[in-house]
Parts: sequence; C-alpha cells; structure tokens
Amino acid sequence: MPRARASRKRLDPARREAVRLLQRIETDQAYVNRLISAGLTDELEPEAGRRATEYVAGITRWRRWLDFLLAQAYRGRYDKMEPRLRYVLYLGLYELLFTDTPPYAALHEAVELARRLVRPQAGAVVNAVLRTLLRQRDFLPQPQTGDTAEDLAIRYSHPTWMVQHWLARYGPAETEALLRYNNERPWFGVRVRTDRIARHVVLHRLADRGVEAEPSPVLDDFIRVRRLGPILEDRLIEKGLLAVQDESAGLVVRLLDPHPEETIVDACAAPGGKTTYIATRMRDHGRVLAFDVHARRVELIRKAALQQGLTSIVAEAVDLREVPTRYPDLQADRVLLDVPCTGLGVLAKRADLRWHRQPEDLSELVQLQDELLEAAARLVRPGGVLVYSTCTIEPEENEERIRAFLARHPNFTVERADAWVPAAMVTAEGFFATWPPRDQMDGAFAARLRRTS
Ligand SMILES: C[S@@+](CC[C@H](N)C(=O)[O-])C[C@H]1O[C@@H](n2cnc3c(N)ncnc32)[C@H](O)[C@@H]1O
Repeated sequence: MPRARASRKRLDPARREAVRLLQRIETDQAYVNRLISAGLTDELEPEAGRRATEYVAGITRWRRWLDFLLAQAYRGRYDKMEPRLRYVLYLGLYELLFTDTPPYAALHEAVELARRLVRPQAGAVVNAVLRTLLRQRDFLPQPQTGDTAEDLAIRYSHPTWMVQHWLARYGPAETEALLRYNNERPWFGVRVRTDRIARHVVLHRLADRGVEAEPSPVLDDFIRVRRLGPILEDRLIEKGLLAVQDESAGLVVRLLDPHPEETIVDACAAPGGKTTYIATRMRDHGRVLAFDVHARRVELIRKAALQQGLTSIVAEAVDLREVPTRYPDLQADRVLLDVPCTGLGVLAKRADLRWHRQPEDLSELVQLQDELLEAAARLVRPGGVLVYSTCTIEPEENEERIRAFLARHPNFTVERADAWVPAAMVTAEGFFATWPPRDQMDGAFAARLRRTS
C-alpha cells in the first residue's frame, strides 16, 4: 500500500534538521548565523546541512508574512498553536511560496513531518492549511490594517517600527524597494588578491564550477557571487587569494586611500576585513595598527593577517577610548573608524538581525559613536585624514554624527568623496552612502575628514 510505504520512509534529514533548528532559535534565542556555523547536527551530509540552513534563514526572514498567511488559513486559534506544528507549517509554506520544490512534494513532506514529529493526526491539519494556501497562491490574502507601515511590514516581514522609520524618510516607493531587497538573495562581495591571482582567472575558475559570478562594476579587485559555498570549499580563502568582503566595505578603504610607508590606525578593526585590505593597498609597507575592544575578535584580525601573509598589521585588544592616553604620541597619517552600529544596511545578509534590533538601540549606539569619534580624532596628525564609516542607512548614525562632530571640531573639514568612489554614491554634502536596491551591495556610509590644524 503506497501510504504505508510512504510513512515507513526515512524523513528527509534537511527538513527534520530545519524543524529542530527553528525550535532552538525560538527556545534559546539563538542567532541564526551562529547556529548555521556551529549548531548543525554532526551526522548531516553537507548537502542536507546547506538545505537545512537555507530553509531556516528563509523562514526566519519571512516569518511575519508566513504567520499572517497561516493565521488566515488555520481554523483554530493560531496564537495557541503548538510550536512544533507551527515550525512544520512554516517549512511547508516557505517551500510552496519561495522554493522550486514541486508543490505536491512540499505538501507531502510537510504532512509526513507533522505525522512523525508532532503526532499522527497533525498531518491532516497541515494538509488542510497548506492546501488552502496553495489554492490561493496566485491571489494570496493581503494585510489590510488601514496602516500603510503595518501592511508593508507584514507583507515584507519586517518590524513595523523599522518600516515607519523608512517611510517617513524615504517615502513609499523607496521603502518598498528596500524591503524587497532585504528579502532577496543578495550578491556576496569577494575581494581578489590581484597581486597574487588575476581576477579573470578567478572568474573562469568559478564559471567552470557553475558559480554565478561577475566582476564588480565599481572595484577592479572585487567580484560578486551568488553563493559563497563553492569559494569556501575551494579553500581559496585559506590560501589567502580571496577574502569575503562587501564592495561597500572595499569602497570605504578606497575612500581612506592608504599609501605605502604610512602609519594607519584601524580603530574598530575586528574581524579585520578592512584592516587586511588597507595593508594590501599599502603593499604591506608601513604600519597598520588595528585596535578592537574584544580580545577574541582581535584574534580574528591576527588570523586574517597571517592567512593573507600581511606583516605590517599589529593588532591589539583595547578600548579605543583609552588609546589616546595609552599612546599619547600616536599621530597617524590616516585613521579609519568603522563604528559599531545598528547594521540596518545589511539586513539582506543577516536573516534574523531585523528581529533582534530595537528602536532603543539607536540612542545607545549614537552615544558610543560620538565617544569613539572623539578618541579617533585625537589619533590623527595635523594634515591627516579621518574616515568615519558605518554599515547602516540611518542618518542618526551617519550624517548627524558627522555634523555634530564638525560643530565640536572646527579644525576638521569634509573632503568630498567623489575623488575616490563613484559619484552616484556621493551625497550632496560629499559623503559616501550606498543604497542597497540601487547599488546591489550593503547599505554603508562614510565621511572623509581632513584635520587642518
Ligand atoms: C563594524 S565592526 C568593525 C568591522 C571591521 N572594521 C571590519 O571591516 O572587519 C565594529 C567593531 O567595533 C568594536 N568596538 C566596539 N566598541 C569598541 C571600543 N570601545 N573600542 C574599540 N573597539 C570597539 C567591536 O568589537 C566591533 O568589532
């Protein structure tokens, strides 16, 4: 009998693992990216591990929209549904809406998961809910709360406060473009050590392996790839030939424009993505002093420097605010201050960040950003350069910090970014600012300031 045979079949390990991970995320408040690197069951085949993490990342991203649809189709009290049944429904609906899995297979797998991981009768519930939504797939119910921010936040699965924030600043069309971008599979930036391997050689090698990749249109030593897996498997990173780095981060280093033989301070440096690019641009001649307050993260800078064969980098665990007193004579040619920020420019890459951020984070971070700017400014020699950068699109952490800083420090002036980065990414005030849907990279900001006296 086909039914009896189907239920004896082994459950698909990737889907079973996805349900287990969803449970861990909810009960332990675990971060998705940490789980993905450390939490997978050991005996899982690599392909199943990849699929499980893709399910979990996608479901995490789309959770609010999935909840909305499931609540419409479920005949009981959705808010009282047992968590495990909800995870199975998330997975089934996610597969139906966002993957190439044939609908019949997605439905069948979800029903089997419910029968075996929840209880035999739960299969019927899953079958009914998913079939209802499958029938409506081309005209799904839409939120109509009467509040534009709330409707967009549900439809694109973001917290309402974030959408309110962006609507007020960017208007509905730009906000919707950003919300869409945050849910799409982004390009990943990869820096090529072009002093060791030509960019076109890397592109050919990736093409041979069927990896979608293209040269960066804005940086001659970067490429963009749709999947990082093959690069990691190829061990090109361990060999020091490639580094995963968003193009927006690369452009910040171009804006700093370090030269050989200079003394550079990378003031908030871990894990060292920009530090190693700075040293590479200096052909490893000069001094790059890399500070970070977290000792464990400082180890990552050292590891990256070693891997990439860069000896001009000296990394130290220290709170930046103590550096001017610890090293009263330190006067650098250039200082990069890549501050801790809300990270709201990188939501496309970090599936769960949107759910961890709170509006209150902003005021705390802004205060720290001001303090770090004060310390960094004291490390710049007269005539030297200070670059302040973030990976957020929030003006409070960007333009507003620089305007306030300039009001306190008349001996610093803005140098327009046009000479170092594409003009389309330069604001009227001369700052570097990317817009993810337009530039197809993370949202980032940087200001280049010159100390005049
Ligand atoms: C945006 S990340 C830096 C990313 C890094 N520049 C890169 O490109 O790889 C901000 C860093 O600031 C560090 N940080 C936070 N508070 C600090 C402080 N008071 N002093 C020094 N570093 C600090 C954090 O540990 C974090 O590594």
